[in-house]
Amino acid sequence: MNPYIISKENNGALLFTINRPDRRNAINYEVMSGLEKAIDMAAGNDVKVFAITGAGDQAFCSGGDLSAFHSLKTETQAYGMLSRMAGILYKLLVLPKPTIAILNGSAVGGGCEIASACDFRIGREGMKAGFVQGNLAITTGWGGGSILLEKLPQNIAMKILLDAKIYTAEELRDLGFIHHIYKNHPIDACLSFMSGSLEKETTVLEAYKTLLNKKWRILSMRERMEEEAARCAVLWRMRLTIKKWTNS
Ligand SMILES: CC[C@H](C(=O)O)C(=O)SCCNC(=O)CCNC(=O)[C@H](O)C(C)(C)COP(=O)(O)OP(=O)(O)OC[C@H]1O[C@@H](n2cnc3c(N)ncnc32)[C@H](O)[C@@H]1OP(=O)(O)O
Repeated sequence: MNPYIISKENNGALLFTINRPDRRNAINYEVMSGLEKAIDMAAGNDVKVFAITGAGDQAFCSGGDLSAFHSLKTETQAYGMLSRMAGILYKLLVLPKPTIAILNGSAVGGGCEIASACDFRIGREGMKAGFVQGNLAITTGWGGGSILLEKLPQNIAMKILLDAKIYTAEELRDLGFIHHIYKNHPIDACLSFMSGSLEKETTVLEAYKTLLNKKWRILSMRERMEEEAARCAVLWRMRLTIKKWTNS
């Protein structure tokens, strides 16, 4: 089974589907490569909207593949993975096209970080999501914490990160993390939510995203996301030490 699917929807939408439903669409290095490829394709003139979703109806994305990344023992090894994904999420953040995460199911940990890097987030009725990293004695490590602190009011973003809770779709909408709750087919819901963008000239879409990207540059988002990855790598290593001592 291909770990990801890249497909062109009608009238200019490009869809990236994480296709590992048996792993709750966890991110491994193959999925990272696919996402890099899809983001490059989305920059093309024939694409107006870039959407990300997960296969199946259980999960959008369960974050990093813990079985694949379990072998990362040193700070340097962890940083290599974390900084690669932080770089991908920065490219997603500054893609000069409107982007949307279709939360077709649960989104936890890095899954929430991927969703945060998109301009918009819509969630299926009944889905849940949470930045659970704090429960694992680490922080966000793909830049999603830095992004959340800019996209939501600072106190709300900090509460979400510090509590590391799982929220319902309604709670996520009230917090401002998701912008719409849908009932029907995810692609129909996405095309309906993004219909305004899909009707515009690509030049208009690129121009508005360029305005937003100026803000990200002024806020030094690339450097902040990199520092987040480096800090998470330190905690990743410390966590392994704690686990060794506590045999937890
Ligand atoms: C790498 C760092 C990164 C970062 O933020 O920087 C992170 O993402 S850290 C956070 C990593 N993710 C997690 O801790 C989430 C772990 N998974 C879950 O909490 C649940 O699986 C959930 C809520 C996503 C879905 O729960 P559900 O009950 O629907 O499914 P199961 O738990 O029974 O899982 C089914 C099946 O999938 C495997 N699985 C789930 N998540 C992962 C994962 N992240 N990596 C690898 N494999 C995952 C799980 O082991 C089950 O496999 P099975 O062989 O059927 O037992």
